[in-house]
Amino acid sequence: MYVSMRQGNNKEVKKIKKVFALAWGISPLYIILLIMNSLIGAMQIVANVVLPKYLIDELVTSRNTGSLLYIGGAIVLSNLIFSFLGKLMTRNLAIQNRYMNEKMNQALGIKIMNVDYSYLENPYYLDLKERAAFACTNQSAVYNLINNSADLLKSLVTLFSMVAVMLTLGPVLFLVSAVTIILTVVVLTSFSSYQVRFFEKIIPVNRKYGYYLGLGYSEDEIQKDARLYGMEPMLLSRVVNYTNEFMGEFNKYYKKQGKIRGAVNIIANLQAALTYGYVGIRVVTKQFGKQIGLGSFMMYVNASIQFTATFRTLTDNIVGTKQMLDYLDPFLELMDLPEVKQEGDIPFEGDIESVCFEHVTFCYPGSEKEVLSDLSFQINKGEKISIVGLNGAGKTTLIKLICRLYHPTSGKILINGKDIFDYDYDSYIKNIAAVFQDYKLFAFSLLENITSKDKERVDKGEVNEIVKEVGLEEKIEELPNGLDSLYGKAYDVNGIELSGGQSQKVAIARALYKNASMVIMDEPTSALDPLAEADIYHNFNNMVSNKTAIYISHRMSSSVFCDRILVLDGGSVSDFDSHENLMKKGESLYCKLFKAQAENYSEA
Ligand SMILES: Nc1ncnc2c1ncn2[C@@H]1O[C@H](COP(=O)(O)OP(=O)(O)OP(=O)(O)O)[C@@H](O)[C@H]1O
Repeated sequence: MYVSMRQGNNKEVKKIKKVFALAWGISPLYIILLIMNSLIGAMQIVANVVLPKYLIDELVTSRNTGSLLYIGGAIVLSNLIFSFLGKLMTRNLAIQNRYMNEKMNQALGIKIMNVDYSYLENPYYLDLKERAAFACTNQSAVYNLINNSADLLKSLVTLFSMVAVMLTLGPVLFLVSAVTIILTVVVLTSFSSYQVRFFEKIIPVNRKYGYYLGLGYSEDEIQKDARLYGMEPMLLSRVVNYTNEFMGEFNKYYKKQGKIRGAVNIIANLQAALTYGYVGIRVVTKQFGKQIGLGSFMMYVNASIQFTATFRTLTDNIVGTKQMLDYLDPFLELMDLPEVKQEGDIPFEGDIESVCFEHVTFCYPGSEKEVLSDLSFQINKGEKISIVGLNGAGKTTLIKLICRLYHPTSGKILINGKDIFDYDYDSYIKNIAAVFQDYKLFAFSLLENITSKDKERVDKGEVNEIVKEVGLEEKIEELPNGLDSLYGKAYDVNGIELSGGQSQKVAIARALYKNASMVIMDEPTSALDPLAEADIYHNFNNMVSNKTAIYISHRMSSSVFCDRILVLDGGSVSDFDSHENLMKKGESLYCKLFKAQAENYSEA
């Protein structure tokens, strides 16, 4: 039991150290100011408990004017100095606090952007991410933890000073205070564990509630389908059910909180009564030890009251710190996840000469189903490859593996003869430009979307050339701000809306601008009209002439201009050959797919 408590405390101390190391890395000044602020606060409390004793003793004994002025002056001056320093610290800390909070949120965002991608499609880690963000933003857990720890320091210094003062009267006063404190701790700790369990229970409900409520608020993407299929009552009933669930839980929570506060108050009042009684007796009789004066009476009563108050603050600090550490568990677990860039250190030099799958098998994390089974094939520099197969055959998954979004479950992917995970991530990924089916554009200007750079660092001539190639020139000329137009209305009503096909062209332009030695297009023309599609494929051949290119498309006609077609069937390679050769194999899956689509066109 003792060992496990110690292990628990060690774990907590490690967590605190981790958060402080992060904070120190962001702003050492912040930590220094916090410590100084805590010490100044503690010193002021001690001065106000001890100094008045001398003033009262002087008043009830010799009443020497000089001494009175001297002691009174010391009290006023010490308070002035401490208050001035305290205010100075508070002002600087307010600025630093804000900075720290923003930086911690940024650290979380940066981590999420760099973490191994597989975590972002895994429900456990999605939940973890949600809980980490909730702790940082809703509960300001990092900020609270750091501030709680600083307050803890202030409370500890004050507390030890008060114990020292009380012990000068003997052990009784200290013992009375200590017993009441132990009772308070027991009561508060039981509530703190309940609080943690409560929030753990409420977070999953909050996620579901937030999702359904968010749907109601969201912009037109869901509104069309929601209206067309009359989804409002169903959405509303989910929101209402989750609200009721919430309210029920919070009701219990506040009832329990009320009872705990009541118990703590009763304990505090009992202690005050005992303190006044005991110290009063010491003033009027010698029965329990040396008789004391009025100044000492004031000092001991104040020390005892201050001791209890500080201890309550200290327990609040400890409970708060423990609570924040619990909330921060997901944040700390997330911050420890491996990053995609941590793997591999060989700089990738030159172009992609060959891509070789060696017995690659893949199951998504948490699933035992083989989405890709024992794939082996090679693609050579400059080849144009089409990947075809039925829905769910594993085409997109194969591309995700090449992009290092997942590790193969077994087997290897070699590029230029080396395992792709041996390469330094940044230099590797520079060689791959991919457009996924679910590509995303961002609320930046069109120019920034295409180049992923601030406009000052861009060669506009090159962008204009690509814009022309993908067939966006006319649209961009129409826009008052041209390439500088903001994409979407996420935060500005003057942002522009593009059609699905036009957006897809921007995504293709972005891939081409990257000028990587391998281009991968997953359903690149699904939203394009037939003329635009024909244009794009024609231009592709010009633009990617010397590059290796992989296309995934259900439009079988696009395979015709490719050198070879990789046919995936249920996660395995069923064929890898040219269009002509595959068409000669009348029974091949490719031939069936091609003919099935061609028939539709010939009948039309
Ligand atoms: N993140 C994921 N987690 C678990 N399973 C997944 C995930 N993504 C895809 N799958 C499963 O992997 C299989 C292959 O999916 P993939 O998207 O690679 O197929 P595809 O050939 O590209 O299909 P389509 O032609 O419909 O785009 C499917 O059965 C799908 O359900």
